[in-house]
Amino acid sequence: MSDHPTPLLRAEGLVKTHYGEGAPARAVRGVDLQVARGEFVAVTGPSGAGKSTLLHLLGGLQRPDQGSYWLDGRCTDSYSEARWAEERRKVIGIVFQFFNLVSNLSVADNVELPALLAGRSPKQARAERQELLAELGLDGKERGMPGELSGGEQQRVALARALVNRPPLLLADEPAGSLDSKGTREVMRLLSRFHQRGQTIVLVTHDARLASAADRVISFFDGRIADDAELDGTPSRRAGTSGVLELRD
Ligand SMILES: Nc1ncnc2c1ncn2[C@@H]1O[C@H](COP(=O)(O)OP(=O)(O)OP(=O)(O)O)[C@@H](O)[C@H]1O
Repeated sequence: MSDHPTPLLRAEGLVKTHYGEGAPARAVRGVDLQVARGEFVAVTGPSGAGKSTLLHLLGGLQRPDQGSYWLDGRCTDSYSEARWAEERRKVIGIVFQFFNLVSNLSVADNVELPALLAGRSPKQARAERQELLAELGLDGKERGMPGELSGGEQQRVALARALVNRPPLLLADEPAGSLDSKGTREVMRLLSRFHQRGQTIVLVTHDARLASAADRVISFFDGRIADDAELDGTPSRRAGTSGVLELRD
């Protein structure tokens, strides 16, 4: 057996520029990153630093201009859209700030849909859905529509949908960004609970308080990793001995 098991996620030299109306936005400017199975990593940093773009690259929602990305040891560089869609059904669950639930489907159908798309039988999908909704405190809400739920409840449904296929990797982009403090605490408690059971999580947030729920915090600045530190007192992976951040060109 190898001393260095394959990381669940490995990126090398990722670069992504957005071309919109104005000047090109160099959102990700050269990112090397490895995340092991079972890690809970928060990516934090100021608005516009490129955090969401990085998460989109890791979820295959956008493609890098340069660099390579391996998911569970497999190089994704030549993946088609269809292959990425399959990875997002089986390997990656994603939750966003605004839940993105299908508004005209019931809570139950929203959660079951990815399971059915992944080839589960209706019976299996129903069982998985029931188990997760119960675990997330949403028993009795199955027949409700997303619009009838509070923000915190909708985000829990989104979490159930992201996790229904038991993906090894959960990507979360400001999952508490539109919630009040109670909803925020709820979501963070759930993320911590899933992490304690071995779920690998990459969480993007501008909120340092939320980031402290993770066991590793990556500070993102100007499209690059400015610092990468364990929260258990282990010295930073990147900060110099002076404590001054080492920004790489
Ligand atoms: N689809 C897009 N088209 C054009 N520019 C974009 C696009 N997406 C992001 N950008 C730009 O890329 C840069 C990084 O944006 P990104 O959303 O990744 O940052 P962020 O750190 O997640 O910010 P926030 O915390 O405000 O969400 C910004 O300058 C943004 O305006």
